[in-house]
Amino acid sequence: MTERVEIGGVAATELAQQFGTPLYVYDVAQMRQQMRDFKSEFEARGVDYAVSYASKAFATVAMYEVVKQEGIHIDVVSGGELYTAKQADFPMAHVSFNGNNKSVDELEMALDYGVGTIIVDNFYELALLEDLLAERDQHQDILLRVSPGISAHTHEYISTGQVDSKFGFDVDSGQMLTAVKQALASEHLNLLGLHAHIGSQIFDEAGFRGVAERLVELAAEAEFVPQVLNVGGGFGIRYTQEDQPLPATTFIDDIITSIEQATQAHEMPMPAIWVEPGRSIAGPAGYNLYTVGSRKDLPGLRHYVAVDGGMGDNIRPALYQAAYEAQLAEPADDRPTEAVRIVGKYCESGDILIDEQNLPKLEAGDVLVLNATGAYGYSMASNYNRNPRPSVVFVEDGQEQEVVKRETYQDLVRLDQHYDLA
Ligand SMILES: Cc1ncc(COP(=O)(O)O)c(C=O)c1O
Ligand SMILES: N[C@@H](CCCC[NH3+])C(=O)O
Repeated sequence: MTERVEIGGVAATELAQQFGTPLYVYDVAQMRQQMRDFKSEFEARGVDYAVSYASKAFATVAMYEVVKQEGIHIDVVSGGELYTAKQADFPMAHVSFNGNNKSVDELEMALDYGVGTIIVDNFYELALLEDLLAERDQHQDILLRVSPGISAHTHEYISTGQVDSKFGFDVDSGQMLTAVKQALASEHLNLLGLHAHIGSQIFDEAGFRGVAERLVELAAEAEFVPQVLNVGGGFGIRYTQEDQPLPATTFIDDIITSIEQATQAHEMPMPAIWVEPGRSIAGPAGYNLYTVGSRKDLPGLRHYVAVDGGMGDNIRPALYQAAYEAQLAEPADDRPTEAVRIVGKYCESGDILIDEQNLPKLEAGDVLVLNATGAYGYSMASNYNRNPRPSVVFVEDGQEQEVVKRETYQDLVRLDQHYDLA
């Protein structure tokens, strides 16, 4: 017997009725729990730390408010994320700012807001930041992002730590050493330490151990005693039954042990360890709700079932061949099971949400729930085909609240202007 799907104590069908579909729903307690688990792992090991939620995974005012309540830090990668965090009155001292091409305006904004740490990616930014700080006679804590030469086993597009990457200072060519010297010599930059991020949706402990050890070695090579080593995020989550990730806290344990051992070997004091998890906090707690519409049956070949959303609200299958699993919101054990392809309503053949899954025979009007959609779904949504973006609902303790309203057709044309020059 399958059960009706409840999220945070509220039935998925009720949410679909109340707010319409497609709909993004988050189980807030689940996100809180993951944030607390990260913190307790560090606290149990008695090391200095910062857990900095990589908010690119899912950033809205309400999300920043929840993160603020849990007392963890955030990482932002744009003026837009920074502005949103400000609207949530997020403590700016607990914000770090990543990015490989921060604009002058974005850096000025970070300095105006008093962002705690800027994670400097390249020489252009190093010089620009130095100039801006000199003009203002201001000081700024920074980390230097290095490209550690570690390849993570994940999709090429979400792998970032390999040598041939656009992110961070290269090591082999001496760029990192030069950057460390330059930062240490600066009057306005306070170099706290090094940062690296090897990629996303990683299951393999070796990658995290590798990056942790490598950062200690690199600091030793640069003859620099870091106060902070930031090993990035990337902890893999379970999207389908085939995914068997270790709990993210196991990775944390490994990272701490690796840094302890490596610093001892180099006779270096233990630094604070910073991590930047995004997906592991927002991903498992998110659900996309859709209503089933049309179908196309190709005898002997395939059954296509279309829902009222698709690549506009979840681009990940089209972009990374990401796999998801769905469940029917209400039990339908009396129906026969069939293997179906779940597709969206967008004008693209690649608009596939699930390549193939066995589900009770779907009927128009059914509410279908896609699991583990909380990371990089809403945050990568688009208005392709001029479809309005769905609303976002938070559910906690049996209560629901819409925290982002559904876009309307009026919203779609809000910034459009009539062409007057003709
Ligand atoms: C610098 C940096 N930090 C943290 C993250 C978060 O990664 P994830 O969401 O996989 O934890 C990313 C994204 O891959 C990133 O580029
Ligand atoms: N957007 C990617 C991961 C983030 C990469 C950011 N460095 C995904 O959906 O998996």
